[in-house]
Amino acid sequence: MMNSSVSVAIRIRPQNEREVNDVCIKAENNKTLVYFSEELKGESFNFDYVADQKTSQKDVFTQIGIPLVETALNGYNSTLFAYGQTGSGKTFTTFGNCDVEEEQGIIPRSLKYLFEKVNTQMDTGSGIIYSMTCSMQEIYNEQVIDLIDKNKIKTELSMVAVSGDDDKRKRKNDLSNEQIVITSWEEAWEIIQKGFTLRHTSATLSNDRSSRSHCIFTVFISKLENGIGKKVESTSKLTFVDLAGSERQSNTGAKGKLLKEAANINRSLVVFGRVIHGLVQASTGKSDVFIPYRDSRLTFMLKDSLGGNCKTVIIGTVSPSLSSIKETSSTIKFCFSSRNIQCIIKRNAVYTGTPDEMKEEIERLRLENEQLKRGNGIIIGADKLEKAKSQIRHLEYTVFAKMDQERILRDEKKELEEKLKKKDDIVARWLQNEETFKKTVEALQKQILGLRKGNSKIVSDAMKIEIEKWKKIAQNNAKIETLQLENDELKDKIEKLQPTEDKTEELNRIIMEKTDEITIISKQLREVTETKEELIKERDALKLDATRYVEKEFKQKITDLDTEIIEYKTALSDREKIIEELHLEIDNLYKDNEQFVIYIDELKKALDKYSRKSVRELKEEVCGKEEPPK
Ligand SMILES: Nc1ncnc2c1ncn2[C@@H]1O[C@H](COP(=O)(O)OP(=O)(O)OP(=O)(O)O)[C@@H](O)[C@H]1O
Repeated sequence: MMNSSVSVAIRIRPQNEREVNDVCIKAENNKTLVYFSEELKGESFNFDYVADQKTSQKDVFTQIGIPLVETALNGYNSTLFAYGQTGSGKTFTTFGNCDVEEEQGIIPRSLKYLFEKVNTQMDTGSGIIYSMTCSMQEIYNEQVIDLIDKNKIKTELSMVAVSGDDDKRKRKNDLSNEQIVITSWEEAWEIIQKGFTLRHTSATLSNDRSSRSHCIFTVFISKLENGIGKKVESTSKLTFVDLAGSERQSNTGAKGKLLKEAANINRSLVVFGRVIHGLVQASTGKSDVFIPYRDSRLTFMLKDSLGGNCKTVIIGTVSPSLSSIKETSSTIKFCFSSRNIQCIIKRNAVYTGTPDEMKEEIERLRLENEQLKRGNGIIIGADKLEKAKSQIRHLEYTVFAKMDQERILRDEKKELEEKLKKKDDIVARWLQNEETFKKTVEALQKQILGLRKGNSKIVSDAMKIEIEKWKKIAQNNAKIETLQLENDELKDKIEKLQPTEDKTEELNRIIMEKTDEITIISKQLREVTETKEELIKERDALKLDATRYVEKEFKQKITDLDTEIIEYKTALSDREKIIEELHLEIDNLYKDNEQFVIYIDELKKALDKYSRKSVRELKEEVCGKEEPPK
């Protein structure tokens, strides 16, 4: 058994595109964060661990996940809570992005680590055997929904009265949900992914995929250590809680279903806050502190993880932006105060062996103890000393556990006593009512008897008493008088409105007149309807004529157009013929032209020839050779 305070970490997420670049907090180192906004400038807070915008998922796991898994493997219960405003990174930190390895969150990494350790221990032949199961649930609108078996909706958790055995109740709560055996981290991860798709989420103004429920994933670890002559069986739980985010309606724009979800989320977070506050008070030594575990499903289910037998870690996720300073500082304050919670945690182990072996072991321990007390300084091996120490711790454990149990039982007894007192009050009131009722029944029976016997005296006496009683009340009560006056006035008015005989006749006459009028109007209406029908018929006939006429015209036009087209075609072919003839003529002209050119050339040549001849030759040519004179 050991004292353990709640470990608290803060993770500052990077800014998103919706936020302007005005930051209000920063991590000074990996244990301190500091404000540098106007109002809170310089204020700083220390935590067990502070991760900033640049811290990787792996580093967060190393700081938070590994110690949690180690604690669970050593037989102690351990729980991680992710707490913070909506959109601040709780789901990213716990589950992360399944598809990208670097973005996987604490849960998948812890499962990998857990199975690696377990397999190594079992493979080395140490005689240690592990078996593991897991469960996954969500609390949505105060309903517990099993994410492993969607059809199971648990509106009522087994809030059974406890008969002194706290462990029995714990087991009952655990077993009331589906647990699946897991033999590898891949199997566990598949279950998570399936459960994750069933979880209630919605898009809001501040987060595209906002969780609308608290999600609880638990690994139940059973460990059997087979030593010589004795066995140690231990069981522990490793729980991860991704809380739904607190939100302000003005920021998320929630309406309708979203608003109802937000109201339930905020309500259960308020109870969560009150439980933490109560635990802080109790840890500072204040007695008689009431812890309201039963005020919400979340705190009731996780009672063990909050101030019970559990190593608890809270990681508060925050946005660094100035626009979220209110939510961020509320998360920081909440987390800071949670650091004061003290829990007593014990190893859930049972030692078994034959009675003789156990007796022997106790005797040996007793002797060792005595010698140590006497300071005999006997030399024993370091391993034996360690063993003895752990046995002593175990004994101390049992005592504290008993005290713890006693405290819980005392609380429960007190609660039951209060309930009993309330029930007593109700019974007393009923008894009183019963008395009055009996008296009334008796009086009525007397009246009935009186009536049966014709003894009106008893009845009238009873009536007189009743009238007197009311008179007294009326005298003492001015309001009743006013009401009586109003009543009388109303009665007058109603009387005045009663139809006299004359009025009845007048009314009958008016009714007759109106009936006649109605008959005339009905007739007119019928006529109008008939005329309307005729007109509709005429209109339809005209429409038909018009259609036919248009059709005929249309057909004629088409025929005319066809004729025109034929004429055009004929004219076109005529033209084509003419064009062809013209082409022929042109060709002939070209040919003539060519002939003409040749002829001109010849003429030219002849001309040249002629121009070179002498006049005499020309004369001879033209006139013939002159005969010499005889
Ligand atoms: N440390 C981080 N690094 C990178 N991205 C982050 C980090 N923290 C959160 N985010 C991103 O911010 C967005 C909101 O984160 P997440 O859904 O985890 O918020 P939440 O606190 O679970 O919100 P809600 O309460 O509405 O479910 C997501 O897109 C997530 O990927």
